[in-house]
Amino acid sequence: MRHVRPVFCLLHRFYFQSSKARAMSLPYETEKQLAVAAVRRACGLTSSVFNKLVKNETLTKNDKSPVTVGDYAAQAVISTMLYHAFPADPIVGEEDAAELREESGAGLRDRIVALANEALTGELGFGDNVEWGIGPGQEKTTAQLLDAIDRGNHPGGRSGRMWTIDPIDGTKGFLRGEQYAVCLSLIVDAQVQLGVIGCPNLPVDPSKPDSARGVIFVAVKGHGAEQMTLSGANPAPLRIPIFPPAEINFLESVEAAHSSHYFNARVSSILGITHPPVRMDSQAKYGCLARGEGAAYLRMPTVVGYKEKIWDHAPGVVLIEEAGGVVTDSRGLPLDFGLGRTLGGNFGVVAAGMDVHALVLEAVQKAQALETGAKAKV
Ligand SMILES: Nc1ncnc2c1ncn2[C@@H]1O[C@H](COP(=O)(O)O)[C@@H](O)[C@H]1OP(=O)(O)O
Ligand SMILES: [Mg+2]
Ligand SMILES: [Mg+2]
Ligand SMILES: [Mg+2]
Repeated sequence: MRHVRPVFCLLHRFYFQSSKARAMSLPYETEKQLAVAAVRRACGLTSSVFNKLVKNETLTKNDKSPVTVGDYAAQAVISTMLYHAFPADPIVGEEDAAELREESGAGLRDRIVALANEALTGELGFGDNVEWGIGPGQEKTTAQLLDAIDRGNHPGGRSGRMWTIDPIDGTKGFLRGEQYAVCLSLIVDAQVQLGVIGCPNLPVDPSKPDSARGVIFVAVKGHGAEQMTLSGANPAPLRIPIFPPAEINFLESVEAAHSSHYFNARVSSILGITHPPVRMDSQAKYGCLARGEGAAYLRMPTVVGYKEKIWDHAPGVVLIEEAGGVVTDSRGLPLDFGLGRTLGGNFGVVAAGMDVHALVLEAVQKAQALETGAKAKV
């Protein structure tokens, strides 16, 4: 056993050097390997939080702490790995460590530090690199991990490179033991170049809902979309299938407060859709759209003034575009990732394969016109 680690290190050095060579031919190859490795470690962490804290019902139903612990610790892990590989890259992350720095946050802080270090120091696997601050012996201090969480405070903007992190997307689904996603993207000059969505609870084979679970979706702009298992096995390219109009169905949020079920039902009736919607939490919806489990993802706001966050859509947009689809808002405008931390210039999200997108967008606009007309009459 004593010889295992040096051999591993040599293998990883060789792998990293050859990946550097490949990076010259494929854009963002190193970023892709790093992002997949970071999402994989964060998925392991969130699954372990669920098994330890939620499944065993060691906490009361309304106790938000499993989510909080998982969110913070997963962001700490991903941000630490990004910092080791690309120290100058800014990060737009959902969480910040302000609460954890307070005296009252000490208990939570200790659990987060323990969880993040457990994930960071796990054995190196295929594609991992010691230079990313991971592997046995690479524990971080509390201060380093809090700083890693807070590096997600970048305001976003139109120019330069930046990463987005949503450490647990679909927190309600996470708590129910249903779908949630660990989401990471790289944006350059407001264009999403790389998206990685880890879905620990999603069946690998959509035709076998009881089959093995745990999928990572990956897309690089101009270089396609794929899915693989959480361990990196069975990579398979993704292409959105053609849906005849009679076969169209919607993917939509489980939570009616996050996206209007009522509006989607109106659009369905305009299009004569008979199939019920597939309800699912998180950006797993984008992954399922990319592999043909639904024909369109429609997300219309339920409250005036809610601005979608860039980390909730950036990885999904590049995944759908690379799988041959289109993502716009309800006016047909591309999502604008250059306005800061939110998609402040957009209203709603419509994602689908090319033909279905055109049909759905037209129906969305009809439904909006009918709604506006009805309001004007009142
Ligand atoms: N009022 C809202 N409208 C739209 N999305 C929301 C709203 N409140 C929270 N969200 C976000 O919706 C996402 C989950 O969407 P879905 O229900 O489709 O899975 C989460 O990122 C969640 O943010 P947060 O993580 O801050 O709770
Ligand atoms: Mg989210
Ligand atoms: Mg989140
Ligand atoms: Mg949240």
